[in-house]
Amino acid sequence: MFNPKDGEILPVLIRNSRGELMGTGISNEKGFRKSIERQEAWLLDGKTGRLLPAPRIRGFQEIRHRDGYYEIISREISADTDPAPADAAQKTPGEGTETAEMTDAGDVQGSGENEPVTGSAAGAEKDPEDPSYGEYGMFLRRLEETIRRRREEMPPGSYTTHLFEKGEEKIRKKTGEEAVELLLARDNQELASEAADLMYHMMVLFVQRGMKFGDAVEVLRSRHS
Ligand SMILES: N=c1c2ncn([C@@H]3O[C@H](COP(=O)(O)OP(=O)(O)OP(=O)(O)O)[C@@H](O)[C@H]3O)c2ncn1[C@@H]1O[C@H](COP(=O)(O)O)[C@@H](O)[C@H]1O
Repeated sequence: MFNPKDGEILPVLIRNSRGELMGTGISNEKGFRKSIERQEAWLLDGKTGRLLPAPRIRGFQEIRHRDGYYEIISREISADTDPAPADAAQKTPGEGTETAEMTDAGDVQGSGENEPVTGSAAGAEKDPEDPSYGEYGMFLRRLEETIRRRREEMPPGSYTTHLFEKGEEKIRKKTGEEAVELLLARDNQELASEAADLMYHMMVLFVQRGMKFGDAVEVLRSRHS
C-alpha cells in the first residue's frame, strides 16, 4: 500500500489500461488520498502549488506506488482539455472549477516552445561568438563560491543554510522536485525560471558532496567534439 510521508511531493505517471504513458504530474499525500476518495486524479499545480483535479483522468483502475513516484492507471482518458461542465458542477462548493494541468507525454516542452524569453534568460538569442558568454561561467563560479561560504559560515536566515542544516537527503529531494517542476514548465519563461531553481539546487548538492560544478562541465567538455 502506497503511504507517502506527510508533505512529500512525488512525480505521478499516468498510463492508460494498455500501459502507455499518457502524461505526468506531481502530487502529495493529500492528493493521493483525494484521488482514491474521488476516483479521479488530483495533482499539484506546478505554478501555484495547489491541489487540483486533472480534467482528463476519470475512472482510474488503480494507483500503484513505485520507487520514488506513483502511477495512475486510467481506464478512460478523455481527449478534451477542458473539464466538462457536468464535472465542474459536481465539485464541492468552494472548490471552484479550476483543474490541474497534466503534462502530456511527448509534449513536455509545453506550447510556448518558440516564445521569446525576456530578461537575463534571453542569452540563447545571442551570437555564439559573443564575448559576454564568458560571464556565464564567471557568474556561476561566484554563485558557487557564495554557496560554499554559506556552508562554512551557516548564517541564519539563509535558504542555503536551511538546506545544509537539513542535510543531503533533503537537498537531493529538493533537486528532484525542481527537476519535475522543469518538466512541467509550460512556456520558455517558466522553463528558464525552473532551470535556474534546478541549477541552484544542483550546485548546493555539489557543494554538499565536496564537488565543483565544474566537474559536470568537464564531463560535458570531454563529450564535446
Ligand atoms: N539562486 C538561489 C535560489 N534559487 C532558488 N532558491 C530558493 O529555492 C527555494 C525553492 O522554493 P520551494 O518553494 O521549492 O522551497 P521552500 O518551500 O521555500 O523550501 P522547503 O521548505 O521545501 O525546503 C525558494 O525558497 C528559493 O528562494 C534560491 N535560494 C538562493 N539562491 C542564491 O543563493 C545565494 C545565497 O542565498 P541565501 O541562501 O538566501 O543567502 C544567493 O546568491 C541567492 O540568490
